[in-house]
Amino acid sequence: MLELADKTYNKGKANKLLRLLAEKYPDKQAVYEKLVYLQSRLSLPKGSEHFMSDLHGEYESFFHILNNCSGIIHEKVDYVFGDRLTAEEKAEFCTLIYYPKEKIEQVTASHQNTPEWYRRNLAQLLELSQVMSYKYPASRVNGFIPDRYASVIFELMNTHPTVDSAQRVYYNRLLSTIVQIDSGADFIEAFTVLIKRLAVDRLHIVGDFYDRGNRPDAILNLLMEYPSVDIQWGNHDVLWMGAALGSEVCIAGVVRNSLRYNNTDVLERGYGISLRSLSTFASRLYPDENPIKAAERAMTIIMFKLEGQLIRRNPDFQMDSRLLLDKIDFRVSAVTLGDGKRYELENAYFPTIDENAKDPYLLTEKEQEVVADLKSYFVESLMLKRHVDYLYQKGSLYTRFNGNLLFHGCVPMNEDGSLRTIRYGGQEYKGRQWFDFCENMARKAWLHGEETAKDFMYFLWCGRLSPVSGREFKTFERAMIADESTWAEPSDPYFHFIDEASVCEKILVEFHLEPKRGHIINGHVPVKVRKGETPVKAGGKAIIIDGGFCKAYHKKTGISGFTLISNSRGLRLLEHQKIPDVREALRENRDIESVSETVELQSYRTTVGDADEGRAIKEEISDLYKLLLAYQNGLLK
Ligand SMILES: O=P(O)(O)OC[C@H]1O[C@](O)(COP(=O)(O)O)[C@@H](O)[C@@H]1O
Ligand SMILES: [Mn+2]
Repeated sequence: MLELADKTYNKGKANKLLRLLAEKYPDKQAVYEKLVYLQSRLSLPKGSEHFMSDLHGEYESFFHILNNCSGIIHEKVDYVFGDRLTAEEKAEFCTLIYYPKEKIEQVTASHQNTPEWYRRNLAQLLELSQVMSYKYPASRVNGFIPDRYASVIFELMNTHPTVDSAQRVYYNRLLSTIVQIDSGADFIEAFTVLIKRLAVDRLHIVGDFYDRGNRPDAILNLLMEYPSVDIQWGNHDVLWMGAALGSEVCIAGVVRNSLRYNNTDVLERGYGISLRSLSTFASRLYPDENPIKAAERAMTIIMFKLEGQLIRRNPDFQMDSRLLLDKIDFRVSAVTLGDGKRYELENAYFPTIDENAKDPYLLTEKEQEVVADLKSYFVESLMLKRHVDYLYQKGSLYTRFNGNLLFHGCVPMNEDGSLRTIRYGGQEYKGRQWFDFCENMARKAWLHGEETAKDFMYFLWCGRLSPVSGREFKTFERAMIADESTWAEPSDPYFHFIDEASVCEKILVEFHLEPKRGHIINGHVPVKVRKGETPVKAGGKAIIIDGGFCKAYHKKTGISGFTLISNSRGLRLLEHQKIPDVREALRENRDIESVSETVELQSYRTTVGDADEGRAIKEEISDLYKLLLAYQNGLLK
């Protein structure tokens, strides 16, 4: 047991820390070993980070991107094998890395799975792994290999067949034994796991998993297996989070969005939420409509009613302009908007609104029943709870990572580019404090189920002053008025100031980041590449990576999504032109077609020492030096 030489010294925090450390490093030799490891680790290049946003339920695309690491694997294969393999061979080899199980099945079915095939592919996988592991200390690489295969793969990685003939014999024996004992397929799979881990050190998802596409649940299931992720919530995510916590108005919003995009499978099959009572109710109300349209209409009115109640009990949300049900003149079927003008409504039939009632925002008894029924499903869905808990655990409203600032939407601003002050609950907030306050509210809704905090989730979804929305949503106009001039959604001045470097720098400072070094990374606004828009703002100070993974946006953006990559050399943007589905990929060895654009190229290489991880390592080093000193001067025995 360790004992302190000087009993009187056995006080104070520093001492406690040393004793704790001593449990882990019980002698000088253990400290030496760790110090050498940490010191050298600081000098390695920093790992690569991949950023994506606005996945909007597009599982297939996400699955492929995760498997091919946004195209990085193909680039590495090109780099390592150059002219030694033909383009077809490389494509085939890449497909094996992306989908090892399926590719092996295919090869087996066509009887090409000879021992030679296994040996060749294993040798190639090994070579690729060796080159890609240069950024990591050996012990870390070892940690990336699935456990059961780690010792053999580690051994293979450390043989040098070109250096010595005995080594060559040993290497050949290792490979042929793997194949002989029929474990080739397992080892191939283990290698592909390792390669994918080596390619992406950290994944950031800048919001909007939900809505539009049909498998957000599958995306989250996949991500939950992924080792190193952080999430910045998007407005669609917050709406679903509020719904899972039982906010009725959020539930109405979620159900309506799902109906609008024909995505009810996510609710019914993904989360076990039945829409039966809503469908029955809606088809009685609107017998001539198709069932989905009828349900959407019924839900839209329920949502406007619940939203109206929410706006009235929360004047601080400043959403009064959205109170429009009471501005309808039912006799002539028109509504008077904030501009004082009357607009004709597309549809004059409102069976759930009593035209003579004082309050059009009250739910009918039947509507209440439908909402109560839906709510019971939302709060009882275990799968939804799992996903929302995960979003809370891995996610936040903003993240600071290696000097960059990540958030989905905007920092509310004034017309002159200064930070906008927002009053809420008698207090004033702006900039980072407003983000912190909003995040706190979202967490209160989760941890304490507070009703105001749950209302706040709806505000975050669509409020003009919400950092994840930043727009005045015109849901009423878009749903009820034919005149499209009423549909435009005024948005925060942030969205044009983001193109000014000085404003970006001011925001970075506001979030305690270095203005010259950092970048702002956002999603939320689809970048219309087709119309010549670029995701790179303010000469690279800010990057908006909403490239439309979602099929509904492909026409608008003209591409299929972006991945931003930050590696030790700088920042690079991949513009994905077309993402194949798995069947296509397997059948034709098809890959993502992407165009690469350099956003920032550094003349130096960022090391682990320069990254956030380096800061933690340096602290550990300094503690270890203290421990070493304590051993050396006899303070610790
Ligand atoms: O965060 P996103 O993806 O921009 O989604 C929010 C937007 O979607 C909308 O609800 C429009 O949806 P619709 O296209 O279904 O009418 C807008 O009102 C809002 O600005
Ligand atoms: Mn969004």
